[in-house]
Amino acid sequence: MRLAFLGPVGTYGEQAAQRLAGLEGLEGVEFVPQQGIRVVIRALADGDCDLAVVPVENSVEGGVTSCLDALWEHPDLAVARALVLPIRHALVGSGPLEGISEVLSHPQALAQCSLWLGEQLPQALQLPTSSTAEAARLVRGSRFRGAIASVEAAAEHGLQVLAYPINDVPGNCTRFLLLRRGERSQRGPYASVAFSLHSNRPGALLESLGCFARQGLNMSRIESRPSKREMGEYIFFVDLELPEGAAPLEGAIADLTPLCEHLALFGAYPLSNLAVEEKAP
Ligand SMILES: O=C(O)C(=O)C[C@]1(C(=O)O)C=C[C@@H](O)C=C1
Repeated sequence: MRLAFLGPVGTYGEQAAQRLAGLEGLEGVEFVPQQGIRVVIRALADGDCDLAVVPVENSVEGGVTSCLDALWEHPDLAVARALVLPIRHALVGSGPLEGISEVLSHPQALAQCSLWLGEQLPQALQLPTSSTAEAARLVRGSRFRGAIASVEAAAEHGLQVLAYPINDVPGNCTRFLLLRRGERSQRGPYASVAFSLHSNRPGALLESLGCFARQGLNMSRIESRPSKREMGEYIFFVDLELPEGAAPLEGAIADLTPLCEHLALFGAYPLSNLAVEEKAP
C-alpha cells in the first residue's frame, strides 16, 4: 500500500503519516514523498497512491487553503481519519544564530514563528519553501542560511539545532487528514462537509446553519473560501461533532441539500488528538 505525504523525509506531514498509518493498523506501508500539498492529493486522485496525508488546519494560522480547495475539487476522495499533531519548531542550520541572514521554511511555519523571527532575526530575509524539511535540505552546507523545521528534520538532514522551541504559541498544533479514494462514510464521531448556496440573500447562511442546529449538531469549525467564479461568492467548510451516530447527520444533509447549489460530505471519521495527550500528566 502506497501512502503519499508532503516530502522530503523529516516533515511534520511524515510524522503525521506514520502515526495515522499506525492508528489505522496498516502494515507494510510504502511512504511516498511528494513536492507540495496539491501534488500529494493528485497522487491519490490519479491512483498512483492508495492513501494521502495532508495538513488541513493549524491552531494559530487557520485553514490550509490548498487542502480545502483540493478536497472540494475531488469528489472521489474521502476523509478516513484525522490527527492533531503538536508542532514544535526549531531554527536549524550549520552556522551560529547571529550569522543567519536568510531563513527558509514552509509559509505556515514562517507565520507560526513570526514574532520570534521579528525579535531574534529582524534583518533576516524570509524565503518560502514547499515544506519545512525541504528548507532543512536546502540550507545544508550554508553558514548564513537557517531553516525552520522539526528537531527530527535537523537530525535527518545533518543540521544543528540553533534555537528551540521557536513557535510563538506554545500549544501550536496542526490537524492532518488521512484521505483515500472511494465512498465517504457517514459513521464516525466527526464529519466534514462543504457547500455553496443557491442564493446570496439576507439570512441564507443562517438558514443553512439552522439545519445543523435543529439536529443538535455542534459545529467545531466553519470557514469560507472564495468560489473563484465571482467576487463575493463563497464555499463554506463546516466540521461537525456527531455524538449520536449517523441519523442527525443524515437529517441535516437532507434539510440542507435543497438550499445548496453543491454539497459535499467529505466523510465521517475518528480523530486522535496528540496535543491533548501531550498535556495529560
Ligand atoms: O512542512 C511541513 O513539515 C509540513 O508538514 C507542512 C505544514 C503545513 O502545511 O501546515 C505542517 C505543519 C506545520 O503547520 C507547518 C507546515
